[in-house]
Amino acid sequence: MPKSLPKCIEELDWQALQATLDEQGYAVLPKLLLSEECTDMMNSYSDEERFRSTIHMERYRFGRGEYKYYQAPLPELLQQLREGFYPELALTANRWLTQLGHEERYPVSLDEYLEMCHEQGQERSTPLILKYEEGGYNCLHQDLYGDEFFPLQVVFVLNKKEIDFTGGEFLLMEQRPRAQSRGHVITLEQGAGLIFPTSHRPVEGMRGYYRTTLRHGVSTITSGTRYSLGIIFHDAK
Ligand SMILES: O=C(O)CCC(=O)C(=O)O
Ligand SMILES: [Fe+2]
Repeated sequence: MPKSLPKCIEELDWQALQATLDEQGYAVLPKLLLSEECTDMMNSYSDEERFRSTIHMERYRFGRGEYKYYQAPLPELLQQLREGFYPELALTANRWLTQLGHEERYPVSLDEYLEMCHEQGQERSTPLILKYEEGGYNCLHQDLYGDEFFPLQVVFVLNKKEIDFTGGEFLLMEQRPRAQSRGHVITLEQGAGLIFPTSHRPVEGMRGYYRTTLRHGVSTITSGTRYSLGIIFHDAK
């Protein structure tokens, strides 16, 4: 019997992940989703009743491809991912606030955090599934849906690079104050995830911490179809 997803998340080497997040701002996770779970998620892409809205990216000049926001209550797997990652990432988020000279403000559980979002009128669920065909891409962006946002998010790639698609690398661009930007290209195996900053992160400098600005996107899919699953913790207006 394979271990449950919440157990797998709990048993990740969080000490090492926290250190990696502090050092480079993002952390690649091992394969957490079974291939069958990835296939099920991709197969349910056409179940319209699961989703609250579909976005055609070209229409908004967001890129080329489409994505769908899940309707609450979320499918169990997504709920487990969102709930399972939140507590450790709230520790990261609070530590980052402290490093930048702010008060800690993220509660210990996802439920409490979502209550904060809802009180500010952000009530619509944000976890999403994305689909890009050959020629598809996702422009560099930030997933902000109101004043309240959680500073980290997680993404999983659902199909196999080099088999189901080529190209389609995850891109992370870090803009440093008064300096040139730095880019990261991150390749994810099927079912593996990536934790990355939503908009900013602290970087240790000569005189304490300073703040960089991050944007993420996806490079052009050169063949095949790429699906991904985005776990955003704040809800939307
Ligand atoms: O398709 C991807 O890997 C990126 C998706 C994305 O923009 C997100 O998860 O916020
Ligand atoms: Fe995004």
